Amino acid sequence: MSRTTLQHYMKLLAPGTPLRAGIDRILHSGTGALIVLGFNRQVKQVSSGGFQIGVDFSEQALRELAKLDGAIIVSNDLSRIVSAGVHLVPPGDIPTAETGTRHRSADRTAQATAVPVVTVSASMGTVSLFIAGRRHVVEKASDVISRANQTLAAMTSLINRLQEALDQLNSLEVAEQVTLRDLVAVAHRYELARRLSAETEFHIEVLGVEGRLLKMQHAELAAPLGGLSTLIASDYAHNLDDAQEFQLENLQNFTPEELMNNHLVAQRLGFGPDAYLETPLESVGYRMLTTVGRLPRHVVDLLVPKHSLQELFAASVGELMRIEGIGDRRARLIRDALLRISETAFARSDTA
Ligand SMILES: Nc1ncnc2c1ncn2[C@@H]1O[C@H](COP(=O)(O)OP(=O)(O)OP(=O)(O)O)[C@@H](O)[C@H]1O
Repeated sequence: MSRTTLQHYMKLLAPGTPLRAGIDRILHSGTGALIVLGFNRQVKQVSSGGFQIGVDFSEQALRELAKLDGAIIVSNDLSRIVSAGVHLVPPGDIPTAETGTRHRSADRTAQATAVPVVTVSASMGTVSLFIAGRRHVVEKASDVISRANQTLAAMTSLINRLQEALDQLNSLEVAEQVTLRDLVAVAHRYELARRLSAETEFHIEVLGVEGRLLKMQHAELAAPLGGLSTLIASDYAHNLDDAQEFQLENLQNFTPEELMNNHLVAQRLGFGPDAYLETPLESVGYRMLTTVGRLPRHVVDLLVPKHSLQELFAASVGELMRIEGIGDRRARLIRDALLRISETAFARSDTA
């Protein structure tokens, strides 16, 4: 089962959806439920008895029909309730670690039919989603919010550390002193921040309408990550024989232990096994000119890679105007950008 399938169903079960509203009503009434989230030939095969209902899905209907002994079957798009009071008879030899009959039937039915099944436990007050032989607990919104807040706090500190590494990279790029070690430090922090950001996004999806505040906080926090990997690749890929090899995304399937190892990170970025971390690297300057200098991308494209940052620093407005596509206004824009860059870089080296 792919993560996207799980995400899809977790979203359908998020607070604010009709399905979740119906389930919450069932929970409040203290009864349980067994809900099959789709109808296909296999579901028909494992179904016995019950009543054909054929009504539009609503939280009230779900709650009322849950009073019947047996399972509720809904249509694939969850828009209709197909039947209720159904006895599910999946093959008894399908392995399951569940103990109660409701949960065993749910697990086996999900495996036999490839359709997810939700249980609402009357005895434990818990909601579970069974997909492809696995049980996923649908947590209370308050529990998810507290975990999402923890993830967000961890992400905040990592974004700060990433920003520190980027500030340092700014100074080093201006001084032409970047080494592979500096780039690895940025890549490592970027990947950790990206993971925490993805985890927070997952919590936000699971929270549905309850996740609005977190969504705004996350969007603000994650802003520095947007486009960063592309900019870094534009700046540093040319240091490799095969520029295509350099992608921060290559680190996505690294274990946390692998990510801690500078040599492994350097190797995954294309610098070969046992790369010398003090190897000097050259930056083209895309990131500096766009993020620190705040120059529009089309202007940056006119400058790099034909002119290094140092050449640009040394150029007068008149010399800048000799670059194709750069007129008086753009030349002054570039001078302002370079001023901003040097101020940022020197402010950093003063405090370092
Ligand atoms: N195969 C099945 N098909 C349809 N409904 C079932 C099936 N097995 C159990 N149920 C429903 O689950 C209800 C509770 O069963 P049971 O208490 O044994 O399960 P459980 O897994 O311990 O669930 P709970 O946590 O809600 O107590 C039954 O009364 C019945 O309505």
